[in-house]
Amino acid sequence: MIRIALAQHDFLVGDIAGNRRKAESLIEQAREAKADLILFPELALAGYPPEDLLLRPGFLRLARQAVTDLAANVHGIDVVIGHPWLEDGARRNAVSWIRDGRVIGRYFKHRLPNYAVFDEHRYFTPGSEPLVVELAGCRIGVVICEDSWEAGPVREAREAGAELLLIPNASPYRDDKLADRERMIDLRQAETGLPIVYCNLVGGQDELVFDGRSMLIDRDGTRTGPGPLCHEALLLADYDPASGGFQADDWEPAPTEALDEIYQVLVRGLADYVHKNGFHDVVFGLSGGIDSALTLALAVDALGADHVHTVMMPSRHTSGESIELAQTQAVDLEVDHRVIPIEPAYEAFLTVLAGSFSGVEPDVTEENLQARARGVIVMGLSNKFGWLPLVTSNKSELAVGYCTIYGDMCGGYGPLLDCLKTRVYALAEFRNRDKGVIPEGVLRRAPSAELRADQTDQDSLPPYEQLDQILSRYVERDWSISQIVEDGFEDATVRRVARLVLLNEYKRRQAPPGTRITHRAFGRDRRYPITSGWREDSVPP
Ligand SMILES: Nc1ncnc2c1ncn2[C@@H]1O[C@H](COP(=O)(O)OP(=O)(O)OC[C@H]2O[C@@H]([n+]3cccc(C(=O)O)c3)[C@H](O)[C@@H]2O)[C@@H](O)[C@H]1O
Ligand SMILES: Nc1ncnc2c1ncn2[C@@H]1O[C@H](COP(=O)(O)OP(=O)(O)OP(=O)(O)O)[C@@H](O)[C@H]1O
Ligand SMILES: NC(=O)CC[C@H](N)C(=O)O
Repeated sequence: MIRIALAQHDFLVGDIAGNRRKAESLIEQAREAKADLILFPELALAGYPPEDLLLRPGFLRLARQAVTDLAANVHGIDVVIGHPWLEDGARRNAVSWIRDGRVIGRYFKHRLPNYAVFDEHRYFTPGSEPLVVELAGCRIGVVICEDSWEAGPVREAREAGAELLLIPNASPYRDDKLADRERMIDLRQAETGLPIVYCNLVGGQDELVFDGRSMLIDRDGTRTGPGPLCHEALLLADYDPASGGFQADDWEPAPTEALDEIYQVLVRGLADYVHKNGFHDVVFGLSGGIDSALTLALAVDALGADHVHTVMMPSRHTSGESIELAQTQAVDLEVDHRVIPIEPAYEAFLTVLAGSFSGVEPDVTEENLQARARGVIVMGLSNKFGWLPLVTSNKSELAVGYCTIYGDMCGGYGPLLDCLKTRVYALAEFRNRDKGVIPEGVLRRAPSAELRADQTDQDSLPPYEQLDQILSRYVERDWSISQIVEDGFEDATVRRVARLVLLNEYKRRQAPPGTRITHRAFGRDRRYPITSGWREDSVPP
């Protein structure tokens, strides 16, 4: 029997010394749990993705020192740990196999992902040799994350004699990702007959959330797991080389409901962004609308009510209902809430601009001044008290530019930036199964920016059910206008939405980071030119 520990943990990007200390503590815990081997996630000593830190020679020197020092203290257990490695002028995404105070084998990742949010060809030279190490008479192979998404590297490990396969991963969350991972490891297992240990990273890193959910797969294809979602855990299992089967200790199961899963990912992404950047508290405008209401629920779940500050900033267009709904939710969730009217600030702006604006009709300019007055107030509270300002915008608004730059877009992090508006409603309904989290009135009322009299979002935009379906096809799946029209949407509406999406790239480029939950978030996943002569209408059907 071989007892294996999977260190499904969070490793802070760039904190090599801290990550080494954490690894040492986990190794100790694994040894106490009588493990023969502990497997860490991909690049654990550096954190993932280290991005251009990898271009700094000092970073690579520190990483090298950390592996050497860590290895010197390892006794009584085998350690398989990921780290960057510079050798013969080539930077590698490496895994070291450590035993009895020294490195007995090293593997360099073969397949470097360079799509979606990944950019590994910018940093690493691919490896080509398999690594197989014998432990208690069993030959164990290693491949790293993307290596297992293709047949080659796993087959080569098998051909090199592997009887069991370890896969350290840094696989970020997106919806339906678990099903893809399960399909992928089932396939590798079926192709090679190898039992597999799949250990994934946990934690938020800027836009990304690594969701853990590590797994085991027996020689006969039986899967154990997924392990816990977004939680750190030292997962233990006994592997029987004779049967090729695993017997896991009690693993906390992952949730099975999609909205539950997404909600927990959003909570983890927000908590880690705030804490890892040295903040404790957040502040944002609470308007009585759905976006800020869901943001409040998430913030309280992520940080605790004592660390959340909300501010209602009424103007002449703010309804009594908005003020009451914001107040009700803040009281229900026991957060610090204040009311700061923007009227004096708005009046002052109108006064100082009166000369310049004389003879010109009021338009969206005046609406934006209100949103900007709110942005200034939120930033003032942030500067004075050290609270991180949150942006409440959702993906639908950001797509079509229905948000004011330097106004309601002003802030440091956007938990909902990858959630289409219809998903915002679904998540709010989901969280509201515990009554009293979001007032029913917020869920029922028509969305409105309340920047002019009797305004609703639907005056300027198609209904969100329609808009989101178009955005999902155009932005998330790259469909053409004619494909979307053929799918039953009105030609003029689709053209207008596509035009707005293209036009508003500049706003998105200046938006803060926000938690990625789809395979095509704005940001790294979708890099369009701002300055561009491209018009979707010019494409022949
Ligand atoms: N290519 C480019 N590169 C860099 N900057 C560029 C630019 N094109 C325009 N700009 C700048 O951007 C400005 C226009 O953008 P901006 O000032 O935001 O203004 P704009 O997009 O014209 O208006 C904001 C819209 O968002 C709506 N809104 C606001 C607030 C909340 C909500 C809501 O319910 O969620 C909705 C509001 O009703 C209005 O329809 C231009 O005046 C110019 O300064
Ligand atoms: N009266 C207000 N008081 C405080 N913050 C506000 C106010 N109006 C707008 N904001 C801030 O600007 C953001 C964008 O406003 P907007 O009205 O578009 O969103 P919302 O009210 O959350 O949701 P909805 O789009 O459903 O109305 C709000 O989420 C909130 O953070
Ligand atoms: N770090 C990696 O190699 C990640 C790539 C992989 N396809 C995943 O997301 O799971």
